[in-house]
Amino acid sequence: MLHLPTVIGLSFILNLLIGLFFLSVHNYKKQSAFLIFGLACIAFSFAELLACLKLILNFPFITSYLANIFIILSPFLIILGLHKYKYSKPLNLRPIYYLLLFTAVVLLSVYPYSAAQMVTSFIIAGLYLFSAYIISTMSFVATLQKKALITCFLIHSLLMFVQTVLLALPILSLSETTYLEPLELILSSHLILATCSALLLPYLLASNTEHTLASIANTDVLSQLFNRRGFFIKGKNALSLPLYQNKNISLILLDIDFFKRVNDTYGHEAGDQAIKWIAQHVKSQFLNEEISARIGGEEFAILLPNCSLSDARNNAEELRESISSYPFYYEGHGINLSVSAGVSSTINGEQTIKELLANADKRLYLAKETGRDKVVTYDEKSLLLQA
Ligand SMILES: Nc1nc2c(ncn2[C@@H]2O[C@H](COP(=O)(O)OP(=O)(O)OP(=O)(O)O)[C@@H](O)[C@H]2O)c(=O)[nH]1
Repeated sequence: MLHLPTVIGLSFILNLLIGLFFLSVHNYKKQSAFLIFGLACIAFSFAELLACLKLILNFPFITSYLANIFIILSPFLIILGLHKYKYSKPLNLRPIYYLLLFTAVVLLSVYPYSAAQMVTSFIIAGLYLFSAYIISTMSFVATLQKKALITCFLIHSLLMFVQTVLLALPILSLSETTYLEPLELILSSHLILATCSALLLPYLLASNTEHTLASIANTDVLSQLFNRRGFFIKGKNALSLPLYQNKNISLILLDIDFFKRVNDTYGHEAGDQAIKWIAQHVKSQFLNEEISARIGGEEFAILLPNCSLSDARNNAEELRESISSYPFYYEGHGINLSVSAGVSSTINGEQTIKELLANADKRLYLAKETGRDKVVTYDEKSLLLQA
């Protein structure tokens, strides 16, 4: 059997610490969800404190009524925090507000009796069930922790329903027994589960923040493709996959022709829109395993794992043709754009992405030198001029 005072003491301290941690996160992130999660943890600790005062204070309004209100407030604040959290779907919480108001009034009339605990158990069972539902509708990067938190909430809810039934049986005179031992076990489990949920929640939120920061750092704002940093990180990760070992890897390096003229003639904003337009072509052509990036001002790179030089060349040709086949429109002006591309290829492991890029760059230079609006896959200028 668990030693109840130890469980209460530990869960009191842990909830208080996690609550303070959330408040400090809110202090610099200024996201109301963190403030609310912090208050939820502190409300739980406070409820424990009020309930423990029963040992020294015979004042049921504080030790029963207020303790029950705070214990209900804790899962309610978690729901409110999840609702405010930016990854959640919109929720209609009005029925919950009314239910809590109604519960506060009901508790006011029954708080000196064991019915108060029964009502509280029933309400928090429902609130934990609803929390599990909300978490299940949210997208989190840490899927294992998400499942663990849902499980915690579901078990918690189940235990609270069982507690409601055990408390209801003697009240409704359906049983002579008072089920003290199982109720004590449920209380310990309730405290442990609430603490486990409080520990899992920051981990879950931090994983999403981490993921968001990483994707911001690796994404080009204008084109919404990877930036240079993202291209190398994602590229290296992809090439290390067993799936691509000893396979042909190709790289297309693409540069907009005479782009300076677009800026000079129509303005920088037109140039920006043109970059977005080209990026859209890249995105719509390379939808699968390819890694597309804007690695410089008007320069794009596409890494094609498991793709031969001739297939990469065909892909580059298709892209070049689709860009030059119809104009890009800016404020009613039709602007004809074209691109030049250099393509390089290797067997995965024989060259680094940097080396592939350098080879593609040499070929891109040849494409520019010999007239632009073309794709080059080899190094000799003489061959190119004969063609
Ligand atoms: N609007 C806009 N222009 C950019 C951006 N990044 C780079 N540029 C411009 O892109 C132009 C690149 O010019 P150049 O390197 O001379 O090349 P180019 O005019 O495209 O000529 P070629 O590449 O030789 O065909 C410069 O004028 C840059 O200012 C950007 O994010 N937005």
